[in-house]
Amino acid sequence: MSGHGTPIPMTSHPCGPLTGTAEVPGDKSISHRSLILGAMAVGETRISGLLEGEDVLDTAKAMQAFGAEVTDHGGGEWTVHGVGVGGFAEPDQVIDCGNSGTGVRLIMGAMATSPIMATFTGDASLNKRPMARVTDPLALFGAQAVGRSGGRLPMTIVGASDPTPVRYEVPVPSAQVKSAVLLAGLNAPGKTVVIEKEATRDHSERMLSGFGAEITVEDTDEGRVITLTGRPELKPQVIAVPRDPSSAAFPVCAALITPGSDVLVPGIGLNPTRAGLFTTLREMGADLTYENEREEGGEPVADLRAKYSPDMKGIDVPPERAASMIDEYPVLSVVAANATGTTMMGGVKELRVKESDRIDAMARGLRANGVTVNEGDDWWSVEGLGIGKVPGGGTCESFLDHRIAMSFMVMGMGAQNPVSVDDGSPIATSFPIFEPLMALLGAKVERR
Ligand SMILES: O=C(O)C1=C[C@@H](OP(=O)(O)O)[C@@H](O)[C@H](O)C1
Ligand SMILES: C=C(OP(=O)(O)O)C(=O)O
Repeated sequence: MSGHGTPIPMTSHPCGPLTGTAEVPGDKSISHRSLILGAMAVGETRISGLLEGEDVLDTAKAMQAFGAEVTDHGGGEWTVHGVGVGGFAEPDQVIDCGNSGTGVRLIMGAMATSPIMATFTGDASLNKRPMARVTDPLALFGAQAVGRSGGRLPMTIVGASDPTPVRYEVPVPSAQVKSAVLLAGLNAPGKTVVIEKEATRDHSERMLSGFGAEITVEDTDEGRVITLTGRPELKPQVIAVPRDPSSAAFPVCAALITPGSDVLVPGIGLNPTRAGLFTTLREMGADLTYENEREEGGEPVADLRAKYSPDMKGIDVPPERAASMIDEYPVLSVVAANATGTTMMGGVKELRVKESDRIDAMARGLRANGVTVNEGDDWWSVEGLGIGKVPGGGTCESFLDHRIAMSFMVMGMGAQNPVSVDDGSPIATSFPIFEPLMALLGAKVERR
């Protein structure tokens, strides 16, 4: 769990070409869902390629605390012996979700319609993040939540003993809220309906259907209407987790801004609800191609090839694309600093409630390294200096946020002087092999 250990200061030095193959770990969103749905199925789910980052390991521990048998067989192979929908036991310890918003919000949803109580906590970052967005809809099922002021963790949820299904329009574009409601709907008799105005990542819908739940998705004038029939018997699955596009973003963006680079990132999940960054980079003029496009485990997958791209131009990123690249704006802003002209990023208010306020965190670090950033409540823009023109030389705070730490490490690779972060320890939450993987490509990232 990040934020519990000693800070790890890190420095990234300007480097020569990045070359070779970057085998990034499994998708974080799909890994959490594999463990949670595996725990709610009857029998044994087998998972390969699970992300063994701290966020997902905390979810694995939580599923054990709720009564599932979760076994690590080594090499990314895991099994989950599930207890069935409605079969969760009451944990006898506080559930610590570490740094993970996805973990805590999905698990709260999954237990909220069982007659049990659980108390949740996290690290200093997670305990600042808003939970009312999840506990409000869970209250409609009959669950009760008592937490710190402002709807913060630590928080106790008393699950509904006689849950009623709900119809809920998600007020913010959030796959975590949508998924929490759907997971709660699993143990409510009848049809739970979730409506989202903007499409967010749809891994929960795909996986629920894969586990045998009755779930339909319709595109209507109101938005996407998802209807789930409660109390199914979920059938255990064999799941191959695709590699994470949000992690692939780091070697891809590093290659684009580092002279002479040519990097292959194989087997990346390209679900359209996740792939917005790659579309954006191509619009900016990045030399980024999809090779060997295919489908694996119900998700579209391709090998990405990224080459040094000295002529990228700033663009206006369409706000309606935000949900499909929400975790990638920090590293996009680093590429934007290496493009010519302004990159405008609007409709991104959600960035302010992630592991850190990501607009503020990136703006501070970019400015400390010679880049001009403007910002408003739900937008920010970066003034591109052109390729190789970022002065660097600054130290950035990572604010317990893995994506901030990795973005500044990427910035150092293409800057004129080294870039440092005060604490790279949060990187282990989502990308535990970031340092050796980048070193293998030729990057010079060191712990100080
Ligand atoms: O459902 C998920 O797996 C996630 C949803 C997104 O969060 P929001 O639902 O808060 O947008 C994303 O930022 C997070 O990394 C993973
Ligand atoms: C926002 C993120 O994760 P979470 O909300 O699960 O903490 C992320 O990984 O960028």
